[in-house]
Amino acid sequence: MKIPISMSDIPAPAPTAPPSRPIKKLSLTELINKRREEHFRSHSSGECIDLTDDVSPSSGSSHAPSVSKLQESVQPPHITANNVSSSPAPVSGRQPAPIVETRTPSIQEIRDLMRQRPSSTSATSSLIPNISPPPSTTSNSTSSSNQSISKSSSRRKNCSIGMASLEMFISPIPDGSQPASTTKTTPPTMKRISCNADVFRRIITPTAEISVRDPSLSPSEGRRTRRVVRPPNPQGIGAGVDDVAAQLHDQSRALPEPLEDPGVAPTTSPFVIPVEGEMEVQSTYAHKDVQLLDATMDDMLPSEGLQGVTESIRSLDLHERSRSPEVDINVDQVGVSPLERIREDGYLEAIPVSADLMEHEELESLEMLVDDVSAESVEQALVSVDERRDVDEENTGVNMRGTRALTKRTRSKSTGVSGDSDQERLSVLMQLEASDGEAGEADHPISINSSRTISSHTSSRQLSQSPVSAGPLGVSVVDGGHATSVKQLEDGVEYYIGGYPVVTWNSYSQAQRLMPPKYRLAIDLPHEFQDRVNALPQSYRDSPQATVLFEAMIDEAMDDELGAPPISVINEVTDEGAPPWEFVYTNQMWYGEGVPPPDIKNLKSCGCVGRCDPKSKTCGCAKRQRHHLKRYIANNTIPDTWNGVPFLYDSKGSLQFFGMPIFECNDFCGCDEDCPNRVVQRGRKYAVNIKRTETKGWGVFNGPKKIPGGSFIGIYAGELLTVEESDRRGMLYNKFGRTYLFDIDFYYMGAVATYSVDAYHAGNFTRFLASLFYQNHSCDPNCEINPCYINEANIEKPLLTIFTRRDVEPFEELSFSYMGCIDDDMISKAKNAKKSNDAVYAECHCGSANCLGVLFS
Ligand SMILES: C[S@@+](CC[C@H](N)C(=O)[O-])C[C@H]1O[C@@H](n2cnc3c(N)ncnc32)[C@H](O)[C@@H]1O
Repeated sequence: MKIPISMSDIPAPAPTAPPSRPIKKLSLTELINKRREEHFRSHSSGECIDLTDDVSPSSGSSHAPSVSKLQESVQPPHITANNVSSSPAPVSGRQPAPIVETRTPSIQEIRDLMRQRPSSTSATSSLIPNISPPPSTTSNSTSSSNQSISKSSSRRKNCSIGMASLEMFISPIPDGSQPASTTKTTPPTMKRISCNADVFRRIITPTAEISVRDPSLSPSEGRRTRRVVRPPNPQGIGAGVDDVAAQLHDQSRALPEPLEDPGVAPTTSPFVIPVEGEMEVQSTYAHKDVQLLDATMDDMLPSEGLQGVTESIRSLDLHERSRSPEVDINVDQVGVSPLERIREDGYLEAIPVSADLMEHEELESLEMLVDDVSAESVEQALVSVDERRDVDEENTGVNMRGTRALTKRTRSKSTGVSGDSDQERLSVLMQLEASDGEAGEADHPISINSSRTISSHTSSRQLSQSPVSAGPLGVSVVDGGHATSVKQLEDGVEYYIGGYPVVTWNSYSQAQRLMPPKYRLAIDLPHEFQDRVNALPQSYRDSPQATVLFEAMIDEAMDDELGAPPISVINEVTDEGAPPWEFVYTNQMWYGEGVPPPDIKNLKSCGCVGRCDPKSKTCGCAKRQRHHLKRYIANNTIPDTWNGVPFLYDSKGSLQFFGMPIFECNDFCGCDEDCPNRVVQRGRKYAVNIKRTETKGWGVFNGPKKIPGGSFIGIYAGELLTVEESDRRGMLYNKFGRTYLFDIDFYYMGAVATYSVDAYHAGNFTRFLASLFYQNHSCDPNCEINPCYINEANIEKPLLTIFTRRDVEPFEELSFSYMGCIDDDMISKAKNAKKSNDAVYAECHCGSANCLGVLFS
């Protein structure tokens, strides 16, 4: 029996802030129980929802089976001849009267078709051949020519302001007898360790924090950290540590004696990986992959140290896993602050430490320490660095003027010390390092660099081949030649000082770009859970338990939306407990066959520290955004009154202009996670609910609070497909009247799509957004899709991000135009489309006075 849910039943949000998701990751079972409790609280019927009931799925009982039953006992559905037509009838243009297939294919049938792996030989034929093509386009249709016809003749052209649009087709229907291609390219092996600037800044000295992060976590969520607390043990390099570690240990011995006896034995050097101690697990992971990784780390740590961990994680094929964890390796100073450690250890004083890594007092202390540094050694280091820069500059043509100017400026600014002082020289040295990287894009060239760094990218090859000759104070620049520095850069090591690998943020992030990008393959979409639910009796899927389960499924996928209010599923209209279990709930993009991986090599990023200043002339991201806005400024789309700040977000994170590409800061930028140019990547902040409508299927509705205009709502997540694949799928979707395809054909791209997003098999709540046309803005959808680039340099592959165009009232339905702003041409096409037999051209129920009557034109 269905428990009625009314709007008043929606749990009221906390008075101050909407309910946030817990920091701790809950298992699906825990999420279900949590949702169940919420339903208990919010429904007065008192009906017991017992997820622990041991009810056979085949019994037809409306009671929910246990979760274990869901997870283990239920087999995926098997398509039989009962629900699949077994008599394919090839389509030809000569077929007389159209016969419209009204049966909606099963989820499994659709999935098989999309994946080109029919579960039954007749699955394809049952869906397509019984339908004759629209009369106007049948004459020369063939399967082979179909795609190009579809592309050239049926793709919607965007209106002038350039909106992405839902895919639609009026092309001939393919010959269903043509076998679909079964060729699959083997996905490249993907390995990647990623971290952002915040993480990087913790890579200062060894020990002892290893974070394992689910890929769906947003940067703002922080890390699920397993902190490994180990007492220092410089001698304790385990048996698995090879010559590299031994050599490193020797190097640390070769360093000069401490200037002051700290009173305690040096606890650690950057190269000694403590191996003993207690391990404290701070978080729990429900997902087996993460647990597996944990176990792997457990095994690796004792014998191989962090270097071993790094290498081993690199060698893991993380991408093979559909929910592969993202691994951050943080190598942190244990206990006291870096500077104190330097003082205790004595021999590290001359190693430049980044200004941005240190608190102000620490910086002052460093300056005091620098007084003790030998002038000769610093001079030597400066000369070496200068020489290297000259070589680099000549070889690369990189404009280093900024650096030199900075050097001069710094020298003249040196306080109370003569121009030749060690302090000044060291300062110059620090800045030379700091200003490297993307010339002209580093906003704060003074930032950067701890050379008390052992990078997770320091390879044994480099360390063993580097003829380290520590000077009297441990400062020496090793191997500054251009040829090898390129090699070093690949591993994130810029050069060595005193045997210590120097890894700057820029060199580190550049090295990261050289690694294969991390992304998800559509073929790995995990549908097992949905398949099992679909194998349950319809009575279960119509029960309140299904609602609870669906909400829990959403919760589980919301790890990348820290602070996002939970989504409720509400149905006051039909008996369905939840929307069809046809898709994997995800906020991510899944790459289809033939879609290239994200281009991170050519991705521009900024070297800003802290929060990017939109007015900055040197912020690489501000410059890029400004560049892409030129055309809108030129054609007055952006009004004169605009204050000229290039970021499209205001200080509250609201989008100021629509229909323009957004370029957010990315994983390779130096700025912090709360940078004003990071909005989409921080996830949804507003409450929305998925609710059944009378006439439009499931829709998305605002929660109890007004959403201001310009607010980020969500990414139109799903599979990223080539248009060819999208065309193929679209022809099927058209037949059963629901489509989730979205062409990425924004105006500034020339309005020709190369890729599409399909949210049928995978997506989030945005896939339920309804359509509302707007013609000259007389009809008023409250949301709009905007292209947004984050970790992608390929202009053809923006994220489709949904923002509110205006304030959205409490409980108002969210909608956007599937066709962008419509023009006269579209209106006439819409009228023709009305005559089509394709079910997707169903009557529009948007309720607008200007409604065209059909959903697509
Ligand atoms: C992207 S889906 C939206 C979610 C869909 N309502 C569902 O239940 O899954 C697009 C489909 O929703 C339905 N739809 C959306 N807006 C509509 C409207 N204004 N009138 C009628 N049907 C609409 C159509 O079936 C359309 O193909």
